[in-house]
Amino acid sequence: MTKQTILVINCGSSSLKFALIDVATKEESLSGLAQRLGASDASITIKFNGEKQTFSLAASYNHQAALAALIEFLQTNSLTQSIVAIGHRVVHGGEMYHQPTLINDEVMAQLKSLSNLAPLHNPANIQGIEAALAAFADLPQVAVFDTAFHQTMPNKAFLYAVPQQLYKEHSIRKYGFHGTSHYFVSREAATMLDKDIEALSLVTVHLGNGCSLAAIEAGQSVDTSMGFTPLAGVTMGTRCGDIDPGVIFHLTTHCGYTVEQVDTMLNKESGLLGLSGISNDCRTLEDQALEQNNPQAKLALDVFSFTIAKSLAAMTVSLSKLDGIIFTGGIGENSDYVREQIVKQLAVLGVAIDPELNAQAIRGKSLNIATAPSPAVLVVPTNEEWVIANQTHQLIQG
Ligand SMILES: Nc1ncnc2c1ncn2[C@@H]1O[C@H](COP(=O)(O)OP(=O)(O)O)[C@@H](O)[C@H]1O
Ligand SMILES: CC(=O)OP(=O)(O)O
Ligand SMILES: [Mg+2]
Repeated sequence: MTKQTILVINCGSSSLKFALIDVATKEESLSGLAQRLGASDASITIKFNGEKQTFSLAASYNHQAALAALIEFLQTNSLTQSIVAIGHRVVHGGEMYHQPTLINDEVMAQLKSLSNLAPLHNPANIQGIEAALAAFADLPQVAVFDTAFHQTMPNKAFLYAVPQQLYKEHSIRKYGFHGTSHYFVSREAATMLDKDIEALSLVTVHLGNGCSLAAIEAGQSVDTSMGFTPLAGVTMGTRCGDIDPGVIFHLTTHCGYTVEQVDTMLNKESGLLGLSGISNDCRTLEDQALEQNNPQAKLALDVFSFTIAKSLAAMTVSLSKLDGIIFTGGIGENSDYVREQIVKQLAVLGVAIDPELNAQAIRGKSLNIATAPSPAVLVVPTNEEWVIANQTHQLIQG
């Protein structure tokens, strides 16, 4: 079988994930993560040939430095020759981009113009594309959008109740994000449940640094919790999620804050970090709440779980029935505590889980943790990189 290796670059809000995926064999020959570990520490971990290697990066972490280290590793290990294309995660596609798109100068200019719609993400995505264009000028580069999967939402779900001209003239509407993840785990769920995706009504719950839920009816996204930007919806690591827009007017008009200060506060200093005053990292907060009895950490996790449970119940309004709930993302895949806190607030929907199965569902294990007659509650590791590799490959094949 001919090798069809795609390099996938997923520049996130605070880390960079990457993978070399052969779409013909489904083999992931290399994968890894680059991230800032603390105020004075940053590293890149590369898993290659079954072995994990970690290299330090300059403490002033940025995606360019991480990508330079990745590209050097690929060159040193003679891995560049096999790559046929590069797939990039791009978070916001605006009204213009619904399908995987071959990147050229015009597309780059348009992507840059979308940066202010996803300030934590699109600028980072563009850094990844620019580094890859410089290193692999002759290879096709494809943008795969987080927003694409949610294009099937009906207008009652994506329109805001504001004057119509805001949608018509300024494209103000709900877009939704994490689309590749919601798509991937819903298909994995169909396989696990041994059902056709067309026959299923699901709520997917992606809980990572960014968190969003989607209502998926017959395989299509019909509602989602994020909005015009990835700031909306449930409580997140550093983002506030839904908030009365009146708070922004009040802070800027009466409390002396500039618009930029409020923007930074709501995107980078809120969520679990803002509420706890300790950390945006769920592991740290669980340790503080459960081992150290820290009330602020407990409160942050309570607000987090409550907003997710409420949003999950809201998602069911768009479904004809509820066959299953799927937890994914770093928190959804690993935190039995958060899953338990969410599910115990969903008794009215008949949702119940087995505590022992819940405790077993960690570190990449796919498991149905529900107890009959509850709808299925699945823990499914996401794989955004696999979806991006596949869609990139399909596009370059024509
Ligand atoms: N074992 C664990 N228990 C609880 N939370 C975890 C665990 N492992 C990872 N997480 C949390 O997952 C989150 C990061 O999720 P991830 O999906 O990797 O992020 P990103 O959105 O950047 O891709 C962090 O809040 C981290 O604390
Ligand atoms: C859209 C979004 O929130 O992405 P991430 O989870 O990577 O921050
Ligand atoms: Mg993520």
